[in-house]
Amino acid sequence: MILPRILARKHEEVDAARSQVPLAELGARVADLAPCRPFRVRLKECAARGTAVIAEVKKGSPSKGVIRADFDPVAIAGAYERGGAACLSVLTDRDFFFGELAYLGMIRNAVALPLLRKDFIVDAYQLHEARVAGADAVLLIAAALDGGQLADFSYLAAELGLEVLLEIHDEEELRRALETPAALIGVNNRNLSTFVTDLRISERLLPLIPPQRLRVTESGIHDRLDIERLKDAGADAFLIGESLMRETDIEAKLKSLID
Ligand SMILES: O=C(O)c1ccccc1NCC(=O)[C@H](O)[C@H](O)COP(=O)(O)O
Repeated sequence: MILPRILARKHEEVDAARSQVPLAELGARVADLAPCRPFRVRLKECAARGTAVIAEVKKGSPSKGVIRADFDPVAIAGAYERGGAACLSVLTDRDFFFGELAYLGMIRNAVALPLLRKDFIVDAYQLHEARVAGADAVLLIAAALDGGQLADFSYLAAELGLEVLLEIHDEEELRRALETPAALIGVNNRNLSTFVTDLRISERLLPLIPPQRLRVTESGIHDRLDIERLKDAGADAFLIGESLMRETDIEAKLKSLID
């Protein structure tokens, strides 16, 4: 099972980071930061105009290994912006996804889009870290956190100015998600144990999410037909990584997905 391994590694990373930069020091840096870019508002605007895509900067994954060998995160982010992405998701996990926390700052300086820190949050420290590194939003994964942590991290994120995308994969996780104030709920079509993606997960769960919450569908989205199918199921926004990252012309592929 990959998720417990990833989470165990995250705790080690947090301990190491905290010994380098104590939480109090990180917290003091937050006070000097510019406000976050509005993630949910941007998704809503793009959804109202057509198709809101959260395009993911993803070099590789535990299931596929390296997906894009010629990986230039800033160039990819620029192509996503020109291609019409609503927001960007930036993988910052190093050991399993070949990401870097520093990509957030590099990309923030190069594009105007709101940025999601895509990682496995297990500790409040990582929320401060995300804000200081340049994120506007963070992913919280219901499969990785209990109800108390989901609520606590959601409130702390809001205090820091960060928005939350709360990810679920089944009805029990959705029940816990709806007990939090998360305005953005993501249905991950990927089973994190088997890695299998199945769009029927979104077709089953999206209609159960109240329309006041913005409904994001994540993973395994390849073409315009998938997007139409998921819109019919109630999706407001689409988080897409691999099918973009495998293209030579990322900008053209994104335009074809948006319409
Ligand atoms: O991508 C994986 O293999 C993976 C494995 C274990 C945990 C999470 C994983 N992916 C994270 C994601 O949720 C995706 O990067 C994201 O939804 C985009 O998915 P895709 O379009 O299928 O690359």
